[in-house]
This record gives sequence, C-alpha cells and structure tokens, in this order.
Amino acid sequence: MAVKSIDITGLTKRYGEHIAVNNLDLSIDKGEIFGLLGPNGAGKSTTILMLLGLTEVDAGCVKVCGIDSGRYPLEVKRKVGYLPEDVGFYNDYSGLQNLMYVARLNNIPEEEAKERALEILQEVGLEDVKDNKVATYSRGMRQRLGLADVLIKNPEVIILDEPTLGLDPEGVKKFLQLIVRLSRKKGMTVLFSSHHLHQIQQVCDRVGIFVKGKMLAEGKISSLAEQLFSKNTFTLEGAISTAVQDAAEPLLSIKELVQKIKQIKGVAQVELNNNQFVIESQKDVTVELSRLVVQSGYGLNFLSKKEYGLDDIYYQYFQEGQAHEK
Ligand SMILES: Nc1ncnc2c1ncn2[C@@H]1O[C@H](COP(=O)(O)OP(=O)(O)OP(=O)(O)O)[C@@H](O)[C@H]1O
Repeated sequence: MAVKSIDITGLTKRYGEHIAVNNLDLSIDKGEIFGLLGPNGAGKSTTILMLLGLTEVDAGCVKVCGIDSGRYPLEVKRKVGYLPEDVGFYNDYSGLQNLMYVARLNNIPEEEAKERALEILQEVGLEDVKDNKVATYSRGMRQRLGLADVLIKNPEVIILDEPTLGLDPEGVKKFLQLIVRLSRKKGMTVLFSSHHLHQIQQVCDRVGIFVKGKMLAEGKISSLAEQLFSKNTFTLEGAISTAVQDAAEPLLSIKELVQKIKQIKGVAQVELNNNQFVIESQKDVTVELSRLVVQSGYGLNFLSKKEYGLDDIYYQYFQEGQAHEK
C-alpha cells in the first residue's frame, strides 16, 4: 500500500456561523503532486493552516507524515515546508544571507547550512545573484528564494499556497518546471493550492476540486473527465467533402457513411448537419474515422479533436455544486 504523506478525515472548520471547511476527506501519497483547485474563499488556505497545525480544528483529524497536526504542530513543522503567497525577506541581506538566516532558525549547523544553501541556490537558479541584496530581486526571483527557504530544511512535504501570484508567464513556467523537477528528484510530496486551472493541469498528478469548503470531486484529470462526461471524453468535429478531385463515385451515400462511422469502436454518438459532423467517443478515433471517410470516396474539409480539459471539468463540477445548493 502506498505511504500516505497527508491524511485528512472529516475535517471541519467554522468561523462563527460560516463553515469554511466542511467534513473534508483527503489523502495524498508520498511523492505525489496534488492540486487543490478552487475559487477565492473556497477554504484552501484554512485547510492548509490546519495541516500546519496553525489553526484549531473543530472536528476531524489531520495527519502529516503520520503525525497529528493538531496535537504535535512542532513535529509537523519539521517535516513540512510551507510557501505562502508572499514571503517576507530581509531586503538588505543577500539571497544567501537570507537563506543562512532561515537555516540558523532551523538549527542547521553552520557548515552544513552553507553547503546546502549553495546547492539549493543553484537548484532554484539563483546562483549568479546569490550575493545581491534581495531588494534588487524580481518577483520571480523572490518566489524562487522562497522555495529555497522551504527546501533548506529538507522537508518531506511542501505546501504551496498560490505560489505563482504576480509572476509573468515565463516566470510561472519556470517555477512550475522547478517544482516538478524537485519533487521527482527528491521524492517530495507537494500540495499545490491554486485557482489557476492551467497551472494545476500542467504539474499535478491528481486534482481535488474544492468549492465552498467541500471537495466536489477528486482524482486524475482523465478519470474526472470520464466520470463527468459519461466516458465520452473525446469530441471530433469536421466536415465531409463531396468534391474530391479525380475520385470515382463514392462507394457509400452520406447516410450510409454515418452508419459506418457509428460502428467504429468507441464512437457513442454522431450528429450530421449539412455535411458537418460532431462525434462523441470514448477514445481517439481520428485515424479510423479519416481512413473510413477517404476509403468511402469522400474527403475531409477539416477535422478537429477536442479532449476535455481541466477547465471543462472544473466549470461542470462548479456548476453542479452550485445547482445542488439551490
Ligand atoms: N480568520 C477568519 N475569520 C473569519 N472568517 C474567515 C477567516 N479566515 C477565513 N475566513 C473565511 O473562510 C472562508 C475560506 O477562506 P480561505 O482563505 O480558506 O479560502 P481560500 O480558498 O484560501 O481563498 P483565497 O484564495 O481567497 O485565500 C472565506 O469565506 C473566508 O472569508
């Protein structure tokens, strides 16, 4: 059985009458990159605070690396690195000095700290500017230094709360690549909280869709799409051309062709309108479809394939969540 790095059961948090986190169950395996996806106010930060043992739990249990966060927050702190939206640094210190300061706070011996700090600064791409004052760093550089802060204590789990806020697209891309590389290299578990669908889609092994304190759905992106779209996760759109140069008479009428398309394995539904078609299928049937059309004496004016992505999944669940509330 996979080792669980994060294990949450029945977790609930109220602020007065308001339920910020409502009976949440979630487990994340060691080495996994899990995306907690939800709009502002969904309860992501509150969940993270409970994971870190920084806010009291009203009901349920949170364990990180097998340790109860509510009861042993200091032990959990040793295992977890937390990167908030905005990290505070000493602007008059260099990147290296800031990192050494954090190492001292974590009681890492001076020699070892220096060696590790230099190695990590290289890993996060700040080696060349390590001696420059942090005041001169760009937003992207500050976030990477924040990640270095997290890594210096060699955590088993890292928790990132909207870590890419304020980064430009290139900065986001580099930051996400860095997270994946580090997680794979060091076998670290990552909880990545964000409301950016595409960022989550790019890096996460598994995703939880979290809205108004509740987990609406959770799983691999492909399996969420399967559950939602009743297994027809591919849509092919195209147009049949009857004007194929130098071709003999078509072997089938368009109607017969549609019947043949319906017989392709995996095809669930075919709609045809003025030679334009929309096909819903369980698997990618592009090759079979184009071969059949051509062999029947027709051509294709265009063919486009759409696979449901996280945005379709998210909005669908999000709407379902809203509908259930009404
Ligand atoms: N200390 C607090 N006192 C009262 N209500 C709070 C407190 N902290 C959070 N809340 C409320 O709990 C809900 C969840 O907030 P939370 O910050 O966890 O959401 P989030 O998903 O992290 O969103 P964001 O990305 O905007 O921070 C919100 O309605 C928020 O107003």
